[in-house]
Amino acid sequence: MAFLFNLYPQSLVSNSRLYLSLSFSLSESSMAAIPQPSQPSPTQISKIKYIKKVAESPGLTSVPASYAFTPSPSPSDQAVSEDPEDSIPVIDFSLLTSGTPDQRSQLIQQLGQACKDWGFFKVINHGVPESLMEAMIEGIRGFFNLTDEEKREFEGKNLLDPIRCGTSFNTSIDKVFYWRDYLKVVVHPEFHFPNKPAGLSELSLEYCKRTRGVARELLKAISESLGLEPFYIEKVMNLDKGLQMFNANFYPPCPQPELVMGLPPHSDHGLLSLVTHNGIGGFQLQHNGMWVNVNAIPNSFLVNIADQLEILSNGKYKSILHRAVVNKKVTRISLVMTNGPSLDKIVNPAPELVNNGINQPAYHGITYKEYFQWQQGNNLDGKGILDRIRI
Ligand SMILES: O=C(O)CCC(=O)C(=O)O
Ligand SMILES: [Fe+2]
Repeated sequence: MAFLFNLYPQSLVSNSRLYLSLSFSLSESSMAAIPQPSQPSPTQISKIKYIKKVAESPGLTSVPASYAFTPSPSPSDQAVSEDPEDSIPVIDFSLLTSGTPDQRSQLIQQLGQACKDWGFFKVINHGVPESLMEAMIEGIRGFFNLTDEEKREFEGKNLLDPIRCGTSFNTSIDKVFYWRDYLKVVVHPEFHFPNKPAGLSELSLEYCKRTRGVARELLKAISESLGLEPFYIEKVMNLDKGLQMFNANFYPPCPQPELVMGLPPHSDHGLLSLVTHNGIGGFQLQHNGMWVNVNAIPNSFLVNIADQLEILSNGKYKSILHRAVVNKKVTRISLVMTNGPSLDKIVNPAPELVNNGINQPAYHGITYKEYFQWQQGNNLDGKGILDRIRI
């Protein structure tokens, strides 16, 4: 695996060649249209301050120009639903694992409906101890509280480096910076983690294992909800070698939150993302053309369908757009666990959902590795990357 991670950027070249030689029916013109990833150079990274540092500047009363979206993010982006979030589907995970067969099949139906209607649901009774979730949030707060010099040790240089810490999204190409710092770590198939602050890596190992278990169980149920056998996704996506990534976001208070973005609208690159946060609102998802504020029920996971599941389900389940907004008063921390196929997997629409004489494949096949590099190496821009492989 270390070998794999050291291959970039040569891997991009060889991978593209593999891509063409296997000719997953992507035309050259659509290939050419896909922007290639940009790697931040070490000098570019070190010129840009962590947002935590910017936010802590004494007497900061306005947003520095490099963070201000002018005019503020587009008006259509502003429509926030008045609807309470009560209508967001809630999935009782314990019924999947220890309910009666009737309860389980009812829940699978509910889950299928949630995936179709929202692409998003809250999961309760998931079995990950609340104390572990809270300790992870506090541990991550500790990580972002390390000195800049300590954090810079974990900056990473390439998109496939197992540990990457930084600010905004991709500072080599972001025209305006996002009001967030991040830590992104590959935790499966090999576990990596920063060795500071002391004890966090051990805690994280446990957290990653537990959340992976929840994700796999949900993916089993999602397979069934698509009319596939329970282990379909697990097998086809080679989840034993699946790429699980731990992403932590740190959004400090901002004097003019209406002028900045924490994270712009985007969908996630994997199959399924599990999100939790420190109880501070700021996560918004798109539903029926409006932004819906999502404040977690304590001790629950917010789960969203991500791009590889949209491809695999041939668009039956869509990845959802979501974004993060910031506030004036308190730091918001979120933990996002992305669960994806193995990096070498070519993800295609499931033939079982295509070859029924009615549907045509709606997406070109693509390796997850290539998809991941495109998504992480370009502007985070809605569903731009997925749109490129739509047929
Ligand atoms: O901060 C959040 O709640 C969302 C973060 C997110 O969408 C991501 O890291 O992909
Ligand atoms: Fe996301």
